[in-house]
Amino acid sequence: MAKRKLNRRQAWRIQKIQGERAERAKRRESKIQDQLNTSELGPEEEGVVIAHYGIQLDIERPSEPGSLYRCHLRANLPALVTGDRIIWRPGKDDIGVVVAQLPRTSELCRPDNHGRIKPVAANIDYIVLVVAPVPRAHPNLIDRYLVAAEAVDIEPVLLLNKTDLLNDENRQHLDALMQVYRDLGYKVLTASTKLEHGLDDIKALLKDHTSVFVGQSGVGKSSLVNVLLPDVDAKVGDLSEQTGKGTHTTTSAKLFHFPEGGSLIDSPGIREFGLWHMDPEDVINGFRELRNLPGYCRFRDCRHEQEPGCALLEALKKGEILPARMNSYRHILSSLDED
Ligand SMILES: Nc1nc2c(ncn2[C@@H]2O[C@H](COP(=O)(O)OP(=O)(O)OP(=O)(O)O)[C@@H](O)[C@H]2O)c(=O)[nH]1
Ligand SMILES: [Zn+2]
Repeated sequence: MAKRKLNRRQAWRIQKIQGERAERAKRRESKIQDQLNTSELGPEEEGVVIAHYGIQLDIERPSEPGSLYRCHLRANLPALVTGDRIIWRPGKDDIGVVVAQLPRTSELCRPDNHGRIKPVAANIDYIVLVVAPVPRAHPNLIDRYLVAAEAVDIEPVLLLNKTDLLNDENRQHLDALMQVYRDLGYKVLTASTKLEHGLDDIKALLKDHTSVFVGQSGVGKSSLVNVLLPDVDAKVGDLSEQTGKGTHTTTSAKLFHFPEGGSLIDSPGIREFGLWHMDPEDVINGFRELRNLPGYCRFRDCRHEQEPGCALLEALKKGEILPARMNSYRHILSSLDED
């Protein structure tokens, strides 16, 4: 009996909270509507979402980098994410209103805690995959990140960091590995954030673009952010702290500007991009040298394992595909069953 009473009370409480929330949203929307009707708002202008906090957003005028305007979002708009380009109207009380979303050129999406796929950042040009001699750059893992980047149609760039740790034992292997990706057409940069080597090349590439840094823990992503964005030191610290507490999936991404030009969107969750769930059909498309071959296999449902007339196996035999990449393809495909 006691249990049922409690449940009824719980249900009532939940209903009450939901009702209050809906009421607040209605009041907010009608206030925004009033502002729009009484032309209390300034003219429409373009803006970029720098960060979002639940129902409020920080918006920047492209002509005034670094300036932030708090804005409400109209109820009829889809959820906006960091990097979104929008139309907004400044308000008298310093709170503006976002009135429209401009089309996205790209988006990073990930499943939330309920398995719903949700965008987390938009309009990204480069996914900079940071690798290092230590922790050892693993070809399989690199390929997995590349597949994920190809699946969202954002150009991946490889960045070998910690070149000060190259020595007689690992140099040859890593040079050869980076050459594999250059030959496949990927941009490859090298740097040492410790010795501040190679930073000019990174700055030159990222200028005029919006990027994210991704990669395994310990490869030097925070160190890179620190040398490239000296002014956001504290914020980077915050981000790592939150990863430690495991709250990364709910932390909103933020957009930062490099002093030399270009932007970085960063959050602990975004740094883990590539290890998020991926679909099997994305895997072969993520291997540039394999993606066009299945059309030439004798059987339409060829699994490229041991079927006769398999175009992938033939290309492998002729040396047109590297065995390591073929293994990687198979490995990633089979690993998806375990996700
Ligand atoms: N030798 C050397 N060490 C570096 C370099 N860059 C970073 N490190 C060191 O590598 C370790 C990890 O660096 P972080 O910047 O924290 O790496 P991260 O990728 O942000 O790691 P997570 O926050 O765990 O994802 C630190 O001890 C850094 O001092 C480098 O260029 N050379
Ligand atoms: Zn085949």
